[in-house]
Amino acid sequence: MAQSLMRKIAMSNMFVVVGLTRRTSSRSLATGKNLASKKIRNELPPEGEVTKSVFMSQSTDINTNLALEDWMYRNMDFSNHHVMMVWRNEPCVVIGRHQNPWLEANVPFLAEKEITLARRNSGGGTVYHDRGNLNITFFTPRERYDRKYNLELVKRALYRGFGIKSVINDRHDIIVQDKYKISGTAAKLGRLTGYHHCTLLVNANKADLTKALAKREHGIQTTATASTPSPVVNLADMDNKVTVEALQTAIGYEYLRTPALRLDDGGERQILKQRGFQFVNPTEDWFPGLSELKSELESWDWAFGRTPEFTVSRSFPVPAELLAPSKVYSATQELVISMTVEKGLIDDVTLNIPPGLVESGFHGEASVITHLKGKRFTSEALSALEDAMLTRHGDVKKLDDKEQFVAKCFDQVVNTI
Ligand SMILES: Nc1ncnc2c1ncn2[C@@H]1O[C@H](COP(=O)(O)OC(=O)CCCC[C@@H]2CCSS2)[C@@H](O)[C@H]1O
Repeated sequence: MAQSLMRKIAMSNMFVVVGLTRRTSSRSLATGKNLASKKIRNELPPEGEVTKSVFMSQSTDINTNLALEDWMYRNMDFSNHHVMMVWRNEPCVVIGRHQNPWLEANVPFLAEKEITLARRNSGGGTVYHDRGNLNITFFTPRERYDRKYNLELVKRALYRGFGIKSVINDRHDIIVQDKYKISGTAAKLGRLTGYHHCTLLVNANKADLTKALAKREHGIQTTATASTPSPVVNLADMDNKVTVEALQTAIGYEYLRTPALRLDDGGERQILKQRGFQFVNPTEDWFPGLSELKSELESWDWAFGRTPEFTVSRSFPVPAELLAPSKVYSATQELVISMTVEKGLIDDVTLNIPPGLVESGFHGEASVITHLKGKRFTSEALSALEDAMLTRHGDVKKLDDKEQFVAKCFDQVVNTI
């Protein structure tokens, strides 16, 4: 009953977006883009009027939607036009701006299942999306940026629309039944504008979510941001009346009915003029410069090449009989092979050789000149390292020659790349 009323209100306000409020600050000039598209009419609200809109992206392509968010962030002025965008995607994994995809996602699984890996502009951790996951973006001027305020709105919509009780924790996750995460948050805050976006798990494929984010111990040393895994639940598993459509209507309605704070009203809340729900078609025609933003997001240089520098290492215990017999070594000797990856490309490969292993007597770290320098660090590189880790003592015992041992270990790491 409450839902059908909401739907009626939402539907009556629904129309195709015909104009967007353009940012007139120096920032839009700085982008150098021609924003004077005939199709995007400069519909600034009349003096003193503030409008509110719920944009519904018509794309389900992650990089198109991330490009649309970025376009709006760069080009629009949200001082008098409050905008919340709802959107969803075909299966994809979205990593934070400063993350390492090799640490956060099961990249071979993504390739096998044709799940896109995307890097977003906001910070934070890695999440899985599919059509059963709703994304919401709240755009605001910097001074009105307030994650808690937005999440409280989502929380109210969950309760009012479906009777679902939830809690917002101090990481700004939304939690139900004391421990299950249904929403993760991230944000981008610029000089003039900010956006806060969050996910909502409605009926996503949980098995794929788990497999796509499955982590293995890779022995990677890095300063990249690490995600915070949590147990998750789909809202539809709590109440089968929750669908993505019903939820987006409930949240959209809650957004439109919530009086927002004007910047110049000394804190007095005002009822704003509602523009209602608006379909947004993210194409170059409507958003000049969008295709370029999208191509950048889709590129290998962005998704993989922006990975903060990291080093992958593997250790091989050296069988005692391969070490010089006359010497007594205090601890187990290990041969360590390390690979440094910079901007997604293999930079340096080093061998750390324990004393007594090579005939010349050399020990310590040696940089190895290989055909690998400058090559992309790939799934194959990672598998090679993983296979190498499986090398057991027994496998190398058969080798009677020390140099062969080094060669074999080295081969396992690099020759399949
Ligand atoms: N879709 C989705 N929603 C909620 N929680 C998820 C989801 N997918 C995975 N997870 C769980 O969250 C952790 C990561 O939590 P962590 O807190 O590290 O990261 C986040 O929450 C980031 C949220 C980004 C939101 C953006 C909004 C639009 S584009 S993406 C992961 O290991 C899983 O346990």
